[in-house]
Amino acid sequence: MTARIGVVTFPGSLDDRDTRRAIRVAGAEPVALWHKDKDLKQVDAVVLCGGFSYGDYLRAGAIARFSPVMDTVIEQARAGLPVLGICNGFQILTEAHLLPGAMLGNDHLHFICRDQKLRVENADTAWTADYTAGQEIHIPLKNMDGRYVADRRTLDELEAEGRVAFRYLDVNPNGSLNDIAGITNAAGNVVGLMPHPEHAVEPLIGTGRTDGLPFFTSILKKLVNA
Ligand SMILES: NC(=O)CC[C@H](N)C(=O)O
Repeated sequence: MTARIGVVTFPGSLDDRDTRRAIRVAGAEPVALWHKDKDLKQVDAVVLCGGFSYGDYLRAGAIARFSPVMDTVIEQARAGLPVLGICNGFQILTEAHLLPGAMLGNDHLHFICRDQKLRVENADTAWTADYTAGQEIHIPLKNMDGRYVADRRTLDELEAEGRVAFRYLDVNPNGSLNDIAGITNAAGNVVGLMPHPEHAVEPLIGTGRTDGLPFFTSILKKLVNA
């Protein structure tokens, strides 16, 4: 039996199809979840994908965080359910307080779309075990509100506990503090990042690289071996 990984679609989600495909390419079974679902259909993990949920009104992720599906996601994530938030999904995870800090507008005030170099800082989470710490990868980045901020104490805590999972390399594309591209919770089951691994899982499309695939193979191995 393979792992079943849910992908939540909110009104305004963009990357739900690509995320479901990435899950399938890795060998797991994607399960479509709707923002009004309270029941997670017994999935083994959940991905909150990229896009403009609720049009990014108020603040990116601020309305999605109150969707019916998020009540269950928050409750189960706190109990250990693996949850990955990509871009808008990362924004939703900070708004839901499953991850600390907040996402603000890019410091240059423009939408950015580029292939971004990152360093994997933490390969001990549910979603990063197939990388090695220190590995450099390229995956696409595309957002308006990608500037990660947190108060000094939170930043010091994240750094001290090795909870910065990914850091921007070469350029900091949005003014994120400490060049932070992604973080994990203390337990390592909840991970969020701004760049998009689901767009880099097949050599024939996108960057031509498959640097994003280990997210999905990491979680599959963890669930199948559990
Ligand atoms: N690619 C995305 O998920 C976009 C995220 C978000 N709505 C932003 O522009 O910041």
